[in-house]
Amino acid sequence: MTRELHVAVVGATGAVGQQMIKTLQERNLPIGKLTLLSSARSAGKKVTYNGEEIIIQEAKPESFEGVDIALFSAGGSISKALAPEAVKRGAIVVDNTSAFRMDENVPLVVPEVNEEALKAHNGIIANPNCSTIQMVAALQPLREKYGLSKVIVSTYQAVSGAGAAAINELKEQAQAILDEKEFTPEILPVGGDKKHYQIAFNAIPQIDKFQDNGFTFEEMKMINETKKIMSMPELPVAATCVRLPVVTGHSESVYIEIENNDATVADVKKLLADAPGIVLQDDPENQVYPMPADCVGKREVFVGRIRKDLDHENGFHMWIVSDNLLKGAAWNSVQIAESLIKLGLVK
Ligand SMILES: NC(=O)C1=CN([C@@H]2O[C@H](COP(=O)(O)OP(=O)(O)OC[C@H]3O[C@@H](n4cnc5c(N)ncnc54)[C@H](OP(=O)(O)O)[C@@H]3O)[C@@H](O)[C@H]2O)C=CC1
Ligand SMILES: N[C@@H](CC(=O)OP(=O)(O)O)C(=O)O
Repeated sequence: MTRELHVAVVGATGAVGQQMIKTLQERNLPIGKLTLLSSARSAGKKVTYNGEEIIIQEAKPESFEGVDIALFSAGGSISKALAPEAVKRGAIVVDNTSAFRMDENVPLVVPEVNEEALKAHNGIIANPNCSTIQMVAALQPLREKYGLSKVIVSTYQAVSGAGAAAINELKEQAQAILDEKEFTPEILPVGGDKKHYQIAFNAIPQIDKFQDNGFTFEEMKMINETKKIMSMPELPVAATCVRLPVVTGHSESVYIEIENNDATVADVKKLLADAPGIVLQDDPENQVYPMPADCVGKREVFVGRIRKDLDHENGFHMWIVSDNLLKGAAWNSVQIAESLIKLGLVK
């Protein structure tokens, strides 16, 4: 029998942290004690978990004494400072930030794709970027059966990916525009070190800072993390990441080329319909396809609009949607914790 675990959530008051607490409550992890951590700003606030009141504490190195699993989502600098402190005290860290993702000693895990990689962990496990997780979860069954030779993705990302402040900004701007009032954009785009732009009734083709190669950091995360998770360093991947005025649910238009040229649209649909964690919603005749408003609060990755390319016989197009706070963050992290327990990796 598994003993009861001491789990900590760092960033417990944030958009992701709140979903982590909700997901932990919904799942059946053997949690004996839950410690909720934030900055000093939120210390003292109370959260009800399984009918019990838990007082949020300021995250400090000592907070991790006796913790078995620590789920981090308080930003990269907090992870860099506190994750090693948690590991030093015996905890396994599942980190939602980009701080350690490309470190070769840190497994970057989507359980449907590379659960086995957990066995090589050294205390820290990285949860991938939200847009990357939902894409690779859908591509893995295709890669396994048909081989994968190219990926081109354009994203349509929700503001909740940029945290609670961005959700407020969208709502306030939308109201101000409807009321014909002035407003000053302050949050989006993330990485907008020179300017911020209106997000309500708009689309912003920048998520995170521009890199020297013209891609943004979000785009480079999708490119590099996809190659690492799928163990395909040579796979050609290109990404364009765009922020939309949607509160929750990232959408993606994905073009892939597979190695096998016998696969039909019906084969691809059947494969995805049977794949773990994937829901096929693809019935153009009846206008059935995934949309972010329908995926909020759900853990699965939804796939539809599957078409064969008109020019390339190995090319397929598809539309992938998922709740960015769940499969893209909180649920994937909790799923990693469940895998760690299942594989006997929690001492
Ligand atoms: N897998 C992925 O793709 C995703 C990863 N993330 C990662 O998770 C992080 C949090 O995202 P999100 O929840 O959306 O952000 P929010 O802005 O909504 O929440 C930030 C959280 O971090 C806490 N925090 C801030 N400063 C500190 C500090 N000095 N010490 C301890 N806690 C602190 C905040 O606590 P307080 O209430 O006290 O301010 C709050 O709980 C992101 O920065 C990103 O790195 C986020 C989304 C998706
Ligand atoms: N960048 C994502 C969310 C996020 O925090 O991603 P990352 O953990 O890769 O920085 C978004 O804005 O939708």
